[in-house]
Order: sequence, then structure tokens, then C-alpha cells
Amino acid sequence: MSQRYIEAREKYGNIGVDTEQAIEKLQRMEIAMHCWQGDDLGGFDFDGPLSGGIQATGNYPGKARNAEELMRDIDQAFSLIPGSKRLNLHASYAIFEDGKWVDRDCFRPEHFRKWVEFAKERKIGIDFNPTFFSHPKAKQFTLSSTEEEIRKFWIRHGQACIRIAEYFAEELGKPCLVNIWIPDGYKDIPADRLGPRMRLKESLDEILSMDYHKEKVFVSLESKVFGIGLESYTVCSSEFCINYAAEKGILALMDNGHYHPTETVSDKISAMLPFHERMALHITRPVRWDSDHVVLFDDETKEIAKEIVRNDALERMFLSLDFFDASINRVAAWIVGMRSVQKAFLYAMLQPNEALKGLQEKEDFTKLMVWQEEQKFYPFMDVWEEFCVRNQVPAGEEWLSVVEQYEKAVQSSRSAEL
Ligand SMILES: C[C@H](O)[C@H](O)[C@@H](O)C(=O)CO
Ligand SMILES: [Mn+2]
Repeated sequence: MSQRYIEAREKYGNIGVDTEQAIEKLQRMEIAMHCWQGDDLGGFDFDGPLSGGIQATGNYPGKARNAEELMRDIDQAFSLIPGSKRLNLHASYAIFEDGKWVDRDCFRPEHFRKWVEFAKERKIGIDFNPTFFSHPKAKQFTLSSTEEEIRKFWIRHGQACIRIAEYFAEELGKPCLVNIWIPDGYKDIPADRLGPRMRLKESLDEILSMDYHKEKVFVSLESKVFGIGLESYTVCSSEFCINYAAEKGILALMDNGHYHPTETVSDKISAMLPFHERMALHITRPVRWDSDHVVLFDDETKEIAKEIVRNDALERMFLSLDFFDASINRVAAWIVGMRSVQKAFLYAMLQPNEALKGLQEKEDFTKLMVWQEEQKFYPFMDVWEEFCVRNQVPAGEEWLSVVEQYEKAVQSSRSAEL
């Protein structure tokens, strides 16, 4: 134990904060790392371009071209991230053994056998997402399509994914979150806003009418305010999503890139907690739009973490990263994102939360502001360092040289085409 940590422990102790408790809590906190940062959301089942109004911009060399490369990159990232992890997978990352391709409505657990093996060996859980984009049947509408055949196809896909999630949960002994996000929407002002939403409701009802193990599989619905080419209207808007989730007893998933720029998810969490037993978050960094930049240790990430920690809601949350930056080393992007979220949570756990709440209740706003400001200069870094040392990972920027070596030895030999 370093002298600096011992001193930090004492300083925090003087304001009633137990650093050992914070480290323990952080150690147990599972964050799902999204597989799609590794290959710009390319997936393995279709070759076509990314669709659905989302974009990975940049052309940094060395992206993973197949499952083996992606798994190797994930391992490289995991080796430099302290604490507990999960893996967040999209259905488009199905692995067709012996080249036996099937379309998404026919996906079965066997198409994810290798991912289960991977997760078992690393003792981690998997979260899952049906993929309602980058597919010939996802031109603009999926679950809200006017075409019955298209709707049915995607309903079957949704149900197939819930079955696969049960397989993950059973095999890995950890619950699985299945998150439904659809890109459906209009570029310009629609004449009928209700019709698509009624069709979406019907489709979701049909997906959820199947029997599934509700203790093991949690279904969530993710809303979005707009996408590229879908600027005027999205079917699964925030109000639709929250109302639907509340009525059906599923989870609402909030992605902090999916709201008007002055709205914050940190403010929404406490508006959800009184009504929803559990909720899910996609943590991202929107820059002017839902740009999905790498998550940093920034104000909003800290504020989200504070809301969860001080409301004792960690056990009620499914947390995942969601970004895809193709302009920098992709393994480094994962590591920065994961470590930033962990730092934000540690920062939140080291706040004298009860005392601050007391100041608010007493309306001592001067003291509240001063204390919150002074907290920023508490020796947070020394506690982070201790957490990293205990996890045998570098605490500071030294980790980047490991990634640089990996890039040289492994990623740089990957050509754009295989
Ligand atoms: C790939 C993800 O599922 C997707 O990013 C979705 O979660 C989203 O946020 C779309 O903007
Ligand atoms: Mn998202």
C-alpha cells in the first residue's frame, strides 16, 4: 500500500468517506464493454454498409476483421481495465461455424456458442442486442413497417434473440439484458405519427408474448430523438419508450446521446427510479449530435455516476458503453471508455454524499457549493491508483505503450480486406 494511498484514506476518512468501501464497491460493479467498437459495428453476418442513421467515422488501420481478431482485441483491452466486466454483443456478431449462414430471424444459440465459450473462460456475463439495422430488410422501417412480411421477420428476430439471451444466462449463470433499439423514423415531417407507433407497440407486444425466463432475461427498450436521415421523427421516442416499458414491466434504456442537447440523462435517472425497479444505460459522449465519441471522465459522466451512487441504485442498473470511434486505435478507445466510467463511479463513491444532501436540505447552498468544489481537489487519483495496483493494471498512461506494442505486433499486419 503506497504512502500516498494511506494519506488519501485518512483525508477522505476525515470527511466520513471510507475509501476501502469505495474500492470494494467498484471492484464488484460490472460494466458491459460493447463489442462493436472493435470493428466499427461491421458485424459478421452481412457485408453491407452501416445503416439506421448511425455512423462510425474515421479510417484508423487495424480493425478486427473476424471473430478471432475481435476476441483477441477484447482480451487485450480487458487486460488493461481493472474491475469487473461484462461483454455487450450485437446479434450481427453471430458466428457461423462451418460457413452455415442463416438470416437473422433464424439465429439460434449455436450461432453464439463461441461467444459463450469466450465468456465462460473469462467468467463474465453477456448482454445482447437484436440488430435491426445494416440488413436488406431494414431499409427504413423494421418493427413499425407497414409491410406485414417485414414486421414479422423482425418480430422473429427479436424472439430469437430472447431465446439466445436465455442461453447466455443459463450457460454463464448471470442475467442477460436484451436491448431493443430500432432505427425507424422519417427524414421529413410525417403526416401520421401515430400509425407507426401503434405498429411498433403491436410488434413489441408480439415479441414479448413469448414465454421467457424473467429472472434471467431482462428486456429493455432504447429510445432516440433523431438519426442521420431520420431528423424529423423517430418511432421509438423517449415518451413512447418510457410509457411502453412502464406498462409492460420491461426496462427503459437511456442512451445519453439520444436526447436534445440541453437535456441530461443524469437528471432523468431520479425521475425514473421512483417508477422503475430497474433501468439500463448506454454511456456515450455526444459531440453536437449522437456522434458516439469515446467516453471520457467528463462532467456528465461524473454526474450520471453520482446520481446512481448517491441514490443507492447500482444494483438496479445495467450499464454499458456505446460508442464507435474509427479515428483512433480501437483497443485504446475501449480502454479509455471503460476506465473513464470506472473513474467516474469511484469519484462518485468518494463524495461525502450524505453530508452534501444534508446541506441541501438545510438550504445551506453556500457551503454546498464550496464543499462540492473542494471535493474536486481531494486525492482521488491516489485511490484510483490503489484500485489499479490491486487489479494489477497500470494506473496511468503507461498502459498506452502496451497497446502500442500490440498495435505493432498484431493490428498493423491487418489489411483492410481479408
Ligand atoms: C449499436 C447500438 O445498439 C446502437 O448504437 C444503439 O444503441 C444506438 O445508440 C443507436 O444510436
Ligand atoms: Mn445506444
